[in-house]
Amino acid sequence: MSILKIENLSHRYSTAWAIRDINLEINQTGVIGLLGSNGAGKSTTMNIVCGVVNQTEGTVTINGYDTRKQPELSKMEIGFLPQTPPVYTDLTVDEFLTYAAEIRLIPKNKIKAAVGEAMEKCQISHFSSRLIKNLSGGYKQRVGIAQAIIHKPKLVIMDEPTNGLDPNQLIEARKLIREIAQDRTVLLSSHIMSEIHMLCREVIMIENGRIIFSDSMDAFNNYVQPASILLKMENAPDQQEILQIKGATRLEYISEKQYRLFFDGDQEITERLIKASVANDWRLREISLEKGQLDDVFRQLSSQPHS
Ligand SMILES: Nc1ncnc2c1ncn2[C@@H]1O[C@H](COP(=O)(O)OP(=O)(O)OP(=O)(O)O)[C@@H](O)[C@H]1O
Repeated sequence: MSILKIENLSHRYSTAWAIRDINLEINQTGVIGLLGSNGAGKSTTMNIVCGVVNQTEGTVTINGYDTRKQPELSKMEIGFLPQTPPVYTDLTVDEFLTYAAEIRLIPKNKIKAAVGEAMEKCQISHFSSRLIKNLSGGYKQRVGIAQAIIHKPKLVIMDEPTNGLDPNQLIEARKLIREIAQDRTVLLSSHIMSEIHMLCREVIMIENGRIIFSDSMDAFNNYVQPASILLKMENAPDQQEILQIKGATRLEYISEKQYRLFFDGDQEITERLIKASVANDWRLREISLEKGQLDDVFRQLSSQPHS
């Protein structure tokens, strides 16, 4: 049975359609990314899956339960971390998680253990009696994640969970999300391609309310053509010299030793660069292909239908 099945899902706010005819099926554990630019329809899809918004058309089933026909049963199988974590800042971590456990209908005699387990998993036990408003952004986020897993759901939905975190908090948050996804499915959204790259095994891309790509991260990498090459040279030549390499179209200066070279798509340019470096003693230290910006990728995928 699928953990999540979405069939012919469409939603209209007043007159405009926010999502159209979304179909997807998720059967495995791990982190799955929902990638799309602002306004693409990510939050609408997630809010419908979580039962926060009632869809205009289509069905969503979670572990076999229809979210419209069996809302209580389907909600038992799902945890949700909305874009703004639902934390009551005047409560302590312990009070808030106890409240979250109650509304998730965890039996009274099991609440203490459930709260303890969720705190331990999210490494916030040492802050159990601290008021949430006195926690850093990263720890507030952990409390948000703890409430999403307190009832041990099979599916956890996270709407842009790494948004607004500083670089250290980001690393910690990614680690926690990966851990949580070890024995369940985490569907998370982001408009940042590198974030999805780093975290996810599977990627679903949504644009203008429609799915334009759904496959593994490896397939995504093969599908999306690189657009530029990052070069680091100890003994960089004159820019014109690099631009003379066959296929080079434009060069962007990053630092004295680093350049971004745009090219016509022919990946053999990397070999030509290495040969030129050896012949001319450029002392090439790094050469890596880079994918295009999200907008370019969307344009590329939108014009090439992919099942
Ligand atoms: N409550 C609402 N009323 C009317 N239109 C809405 C509402 N919420 C979203 N929309 C519209 O629906 C479309 C999809 O929005 P949605 O928030 O689902 O996208 P998103 O991919 O999550 O974007 P973001 O990353 O900016 O949150 C957008 O055109 C948006 O303006």
